[in-house]
Amino acid sequence: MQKKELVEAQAAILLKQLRFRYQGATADVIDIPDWRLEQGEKCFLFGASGAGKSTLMNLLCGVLQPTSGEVAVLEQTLTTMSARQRDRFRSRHIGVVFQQFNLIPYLTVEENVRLASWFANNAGGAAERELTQRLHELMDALQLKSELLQRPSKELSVGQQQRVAIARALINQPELMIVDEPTSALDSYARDNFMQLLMNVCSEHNSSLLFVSHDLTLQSYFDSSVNLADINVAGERRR
Ligand SMILES: Nc1ncnc2c1ncn2[C@@H]1O[C@H](COP(=O)(O)OP(=O)(O)OP(=O)(O)O)[C@@H](O)[C@H]1O
Repeated sequence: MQKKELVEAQAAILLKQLRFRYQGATADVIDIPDWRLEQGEKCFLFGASGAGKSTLMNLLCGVLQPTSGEVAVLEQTLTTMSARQRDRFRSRHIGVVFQQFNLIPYLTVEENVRLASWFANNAGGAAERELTQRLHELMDALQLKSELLQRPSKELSVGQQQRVAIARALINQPELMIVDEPTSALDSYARDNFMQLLMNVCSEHNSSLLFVSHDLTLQSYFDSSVNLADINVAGERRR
């Protein structure tokens, strides 16, 4: 038997008995007994407002710590890492786009995007040239004019800020992209362009993608789709 057959396929995300309750709350928001995302899989996650989607995103990125249970990303258990190790792991391996973009308002667009690379220790030498090229390619693909690079991000429109947040998430070519409701401020033309770009980049790098949205029309871009209520038994109890 070949070695490959002996090794279980690697999971991009693996959740086991994952529970989360906000401090002072009387019930869990998240209670997921078992769920996995395969490496290379592009998954669309949807659910009603308040179902716990953003909470789950924050648990997957290591921004929130579970009340109990395990979160593993790319076969690394986030729950046993120190806060510093989690930050380092996230910056190197996970591209995150939050609903609120989290750009630093007084830094320019270029500085915001380069900061992600700096955090991941990717700067210097040939990598610097490659980085500049990738930055321009991303700006182009996301239809952001290059003159915007030197503008403080606070001077950009909401749609432009959203695309900068996406460029920042993609700059390190992460193995896993976690994207929370990113298309809501884009018009349909820009949205289709963005979806195509995201799918192309993820396929090129065999990146896994977990994409959270209310916009069910986007489902057709994905390999799989999951209603959070179907995997989250905390949600089941509340229904
Ligand atoms: N910081 C917090 N402290 C206490 N409760 C919170 C906090 N953040 C969210 N919640 C509660 O947790 C539940 C899930 O919220 P969450 O934001 O994860 O839902 P969501 O599915 O992302 O919603 P939406 O689609 O509206 O963004 C809600 O009942 C919300 O009120």
